[in-house]
Amino acid sequence: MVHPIVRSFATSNELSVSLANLVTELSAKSIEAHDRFTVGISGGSLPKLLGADLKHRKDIKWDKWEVFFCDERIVPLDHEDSNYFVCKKELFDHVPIPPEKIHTIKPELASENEPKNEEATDPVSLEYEQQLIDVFAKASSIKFPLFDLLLLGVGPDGHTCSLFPGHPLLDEKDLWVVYIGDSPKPPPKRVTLTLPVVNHARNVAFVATGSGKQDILHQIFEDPGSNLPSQLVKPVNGKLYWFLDDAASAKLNLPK
Ligand SMILES: O=C(O)[C@H](O)[C@@H](O)[C@H](O)[C@H](O)COP(=O)(O)O
Repeated sequence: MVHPIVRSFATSNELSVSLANLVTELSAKSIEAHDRFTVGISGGSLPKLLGADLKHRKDIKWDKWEVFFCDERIVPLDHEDSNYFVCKKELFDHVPIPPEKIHTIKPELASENEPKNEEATDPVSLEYEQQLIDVFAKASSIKFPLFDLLLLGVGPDGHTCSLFPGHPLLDEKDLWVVYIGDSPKPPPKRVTLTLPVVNHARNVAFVATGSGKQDILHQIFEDPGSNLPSQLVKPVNGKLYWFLDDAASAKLNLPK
């Protein structure tokens, strides 16, 4: 049973400082343990909350980072909908992560004829999965990559990454990266890490702010049987964190 470490902050600035503290700590520990820090970043509001304080940190060995995206929209990398584009603006442009260590999708591989969702594969997701294999499985064959940290958001419907309530992709047990062509959250075409990959991470941190997340957080924490994608995130051996602001956590019974 995973017991999440839940922290709620009066302001998003305080959340960003605490999140940057955790990232700094995990980066140092990971680099000390295995000479790199492998991290996956989600889109939405997360990149801004992540970068706000982290981009000023000087005590991080950025050249040891390997950055992936927990999900990514299949749009050009300079498009405002691209998670890479947003992360570049909020973090990558401010810190010296070697460009070759920031692993982006290749949207140009997107095929005209869209694969049927049940195939759950397409050129973009297959190529991105190969990038993960190159980084994580070069030495030995492994069933799933062990990310040092995955940074997740949560949608008002309880989705995370691009894994949405009731979607067949929630049942994927083997692939590391899959394609979704009917994302209820626009844009519709995306690639996403699968639940087994998320649940094999050493650390998973959800970040959620704003009163618009009150109800879904109440359901996630108070109604465990809802089977929401965010509730299916139960790291096998890893730690689970929730970084919230008080506006989002208002309906939770958190110890004061
Ligand atoms: O690419 C994406 O759309 C995100 O990865 C997505 O999963 C996001 O994390 C949630 O939708 C929450 O987004 P907000 O934090 O902006 O509400």
